Amino acid sequence: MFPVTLDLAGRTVVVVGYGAVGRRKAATAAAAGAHVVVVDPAVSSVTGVPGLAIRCENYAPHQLSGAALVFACATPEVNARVVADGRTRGIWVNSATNPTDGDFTLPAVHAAGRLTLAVATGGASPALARRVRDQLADQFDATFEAWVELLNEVRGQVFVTVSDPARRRVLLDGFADWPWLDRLRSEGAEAVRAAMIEVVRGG
Ligand SMILES: C[C@@]1(CC(=O)O)c2cc3[nH]c(cc4nc(cc5[nH]c(cc(n2)[C@H]1CCC(=O)O)[C@@](C)(CC(=O)O)[C@@H]5CCC(=O)O)C(CC(=O)O)=C4CCC(=O)O)c(CCC(=O)O)c3CC(=O)O
Ligand SMILES: NC(=O)C1=CN([C@@H]2O[C@H](COP(=O)(O)OP(=O)(O)OC[C@H]3O[C@@H](n4cnc5c(N)ncnc54)[C@H](O)[C@@H]3O)[C@@H](O)[C@H]2O)C=CC1
Repeated sequence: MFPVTLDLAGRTVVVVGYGAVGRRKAATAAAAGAHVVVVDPAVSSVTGVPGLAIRCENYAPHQLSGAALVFACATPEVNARVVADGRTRGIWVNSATNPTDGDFTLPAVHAAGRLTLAVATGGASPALARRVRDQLADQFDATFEAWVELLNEVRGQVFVTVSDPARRRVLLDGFADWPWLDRLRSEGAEAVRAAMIEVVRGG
């Protein structure tokens, strides 16, 4: 396993098969800013997913050209062809049929603003990945999201005002510690922002 976070903005992602699984993968890729091309002979129009293009056709290899990633979400036979064609073209393919067929799998994800939790089981149990994600999600709520935003903002200030890398590291590590989250919950963002700036200026 080698988890990465991909920047798909402006990239083309091809989704072959637009059933329940294909719809989920297409929505995820579109939400990440990809230009999504759906290939499915049974689908002629899609509403509610901006930036999605449809090719109401049977799968054919030429449809992969220009793709950064491909999701094979049709029948097992079609998916096997998509994986083989992707390999030939050097394009990464996710196979919905079998965890070991494709080049990558998707984790269960929870996002709290810029914080991303991704849970994977190496294909052992997608349902468990989903449950672990759901169990953790409550802890990473709107206040946590606000903390991440604040850390991003204050980190920018630290880079501008503190030139010593060692002191920068101490400050940034300190702001990322749990007592600041507790303070954010009890005192609110304005007070905590002011307190952090005070620490940057003072110590
Ligand atoms: C290998 C992988 C490849 C991939 O698709 O990337 C894969 C493969 C398969 N999934 C199957 C079934 C189910 N998948 C889900 C749900 C999710 N599946 C996802 C990922 C992955 N699924 C990758 C591994 C991730 C890992 O565990 O490391 C999630 C996490 C992310 C996502 O898809 O976006 C998403 C949660 C979305 C969310 O809630 O956010 C549910 C539960 C549900 O729907 O509630 C079920 C039914 C219960 C069960 O089977 O566990 C089957 C059997 C199909 C059949 O029965 O024929 C296969 C094929 C096989 O196992 O052979
Ligand atoms: N990864 C995952 O989370 C899961 C994977 N699966 C597997 O994923 C696959 C898809 O599952 P579902 O979405 O539930 O199936 P589905 O039957 O709802 O959708 C499959 C789609 O593929 C299309 N299709 C068929 N032949 C095609 C072709 N030649 N070219 C392009 N599109 C074609 C069909 O028109 C249909 O819309 C199955 O192989 C299933 O075993 C199933 C459940 C979960």
